[in-house]
Amino acid sequence: MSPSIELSPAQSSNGSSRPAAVRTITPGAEHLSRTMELLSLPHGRVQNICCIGAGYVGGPTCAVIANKNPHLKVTVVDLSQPRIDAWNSPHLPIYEPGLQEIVELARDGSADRKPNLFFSTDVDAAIAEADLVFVSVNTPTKVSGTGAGFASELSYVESAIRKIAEVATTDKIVVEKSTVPVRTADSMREILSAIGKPGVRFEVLSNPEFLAEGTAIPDLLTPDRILIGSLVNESGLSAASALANVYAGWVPRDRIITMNLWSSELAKLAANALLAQRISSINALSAICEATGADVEEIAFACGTDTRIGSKMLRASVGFGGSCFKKDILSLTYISETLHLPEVAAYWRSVVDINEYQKDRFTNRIITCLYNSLTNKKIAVLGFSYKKDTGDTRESAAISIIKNLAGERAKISIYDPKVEERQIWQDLQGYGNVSSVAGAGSVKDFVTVENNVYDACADAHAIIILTEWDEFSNKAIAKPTAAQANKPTNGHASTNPRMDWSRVADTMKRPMFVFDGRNVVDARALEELGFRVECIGKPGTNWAKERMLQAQTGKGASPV
Ligand SMILES: NC(=O)c1ccc[n+]([C@@H]2O[C@H](COP(=O)([O-])OP(=O)(O)OC[C@H]3O[C@@H](n4cnc5c(N)ncnc54)[C@H](O)[C@@H]3O)[C@@H](O)[C@H]2O)c1
Ligand SMILES: O=c1ccn([C@@H]2O[C@H](COP(=O)(O)OP(=O)(O)O[C@H]3O[C@H](CO)[C@@H](O)[C@H](O)[C@H]3O)[C@@H](O)[C@H]2O)c(=O)[nH]1
Repeated sequence: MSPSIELSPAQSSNGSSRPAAVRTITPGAEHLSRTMELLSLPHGRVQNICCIGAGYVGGPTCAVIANKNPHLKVTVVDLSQPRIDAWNSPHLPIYEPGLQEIVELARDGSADRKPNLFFSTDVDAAIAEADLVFVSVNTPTKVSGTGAGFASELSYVESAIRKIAEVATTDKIVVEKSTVPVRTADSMREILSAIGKPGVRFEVLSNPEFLAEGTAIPDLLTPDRILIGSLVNESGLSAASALANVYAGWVPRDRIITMNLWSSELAKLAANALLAQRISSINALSAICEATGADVEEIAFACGTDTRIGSKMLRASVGFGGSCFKKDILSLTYISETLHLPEVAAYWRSVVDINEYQKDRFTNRIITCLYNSLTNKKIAVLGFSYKKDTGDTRESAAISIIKNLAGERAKISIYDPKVEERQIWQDLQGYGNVSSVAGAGSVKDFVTVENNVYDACADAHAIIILTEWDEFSNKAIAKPTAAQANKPTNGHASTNPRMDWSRVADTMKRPMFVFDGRNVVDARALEELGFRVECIGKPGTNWAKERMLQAQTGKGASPV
């Protein structure tokens, strides 16, 4: 197949006319010759982009692409009218620091630039006029049929591909943006060639997205890498070159990496599996810390300073959440099983198992500390999103922990600065039958949602911190380092004021407990206010007291 788009030399950032330089991380002979080939190819200029799926990935990614490439027309389409209406309104459908400004500039234009970002439900029209189509639809875990609970649900991807094939009357580059099992591009190619109109050519690329929610805008503006997988033939390389040129609008060229399609598809699952594995590893260590008097933050620091290990993704927590880690590891587990690699499947599965264990372990610690009964005790849950700076609640640890607490017949009062109340009700209703777990008539009989932290905590026996929102912390605010101060700040965190812990203390039942599932509090400072504090991977209140005593007197109990 020859290149599926018009091939013309593009302008480099210094104005010269040469193809985008790309690099490979492992300069093996094949990659090197491939890179050279790409360099020597004239590469097409994409002019019109369509993105199918206006979600957490499609919306922000295309907003940045449009923002950085004012000459391109970018149309993001979705089947959901309310979602598209929200993208076209001042109230975007997702909360992401820095997103609003980026969307508004490209969508609404300004004195010196025309609008070039559009949101629409007219899927057919947007596909028809595009030269490049991103497929950025959801790929959740299958809930029924073969592979239920593990395999990726690919029906949304397939229906998007079928739509492209049906509608296209001109050549298209089709880009897998969704996270998919390795070799999905094979099925896509087969469908496109079986249904596509005679003479219309398609080239399928893999271009997985690595943004994390809460930091999506800085992640997109300064990515560690852009990965593009293609077939290693002339048309594949030419299409890869055309896509590389879109990213070259703002990404340094040596961060645009190309490789074969299957490596690119698998690299996405591998990256998430490795990241999640680090969290399960530190969480497994946190259990040992709690049992011995070691401090998991000290362990993470000690290990993270080894440059071979590195310090990121080593924060012990109540368990990882989000729409990706669990789903992608389960997908990898399923792929391993279908490849008859049961030991490999069991290895990756254990990452998810430890995560479930961590959530249950945390609940058990709460029950034990509250004298083995939560019945009718008010528990304030601070944080419902799966991490700070996002309103997303998918797979949030809060959902499972609240279900556990409900099973103990606690009265739960929830506060989150960004999650909408209707989302909380939806998540609690949708998670099995929480109300029957609690033995109550309705979820509203034992859960309340508050819009400020003080109402949530008033009369509570315990506060449970499940999301690391800055406003829950009482730690001194660290001065930014010179490097941080110079970093582009397009992704401002939310700036709600810190909560006043002494005001909260005045209104709580005695003894008052804090269970910090994110290690955001300075336990000693809270203990001075009379709280009993239990942090993940740290000695509990008694341990802390012993340590203080030890520090003051030089004596104290041995840690074991
Ligand atoms: N959320 C993240 O942070 C993240 C990061 C990297 C990769 N990913 C991956 O990106 C993909 C998308 O994730 P997301 O979080 O944006 O999902 P999402 O659920 O927020 O958005 C997907 C959108 O696709 C739409 N859609 C589904 N089928 C469609 C069709 N046939 N035509 C038009 N629209 C259709 C849905 O209505 C929905 O709005 C997933 O594969 C995910 O694993 C997600
Ligand atoms: O040290 C850490 C880091 C994270 N987390 C938790 O892990 C989950 C995931 O966090 P994070 O990875 O920051 O957010 P995601 O938005 O889920 O992003 C992940 O999943 C995306 C979807 O595939 C990928 O694109 C990103 O690269 C990958 O980081 C959250 O619950 C975090 O609170 C921890 O418990 N400890």
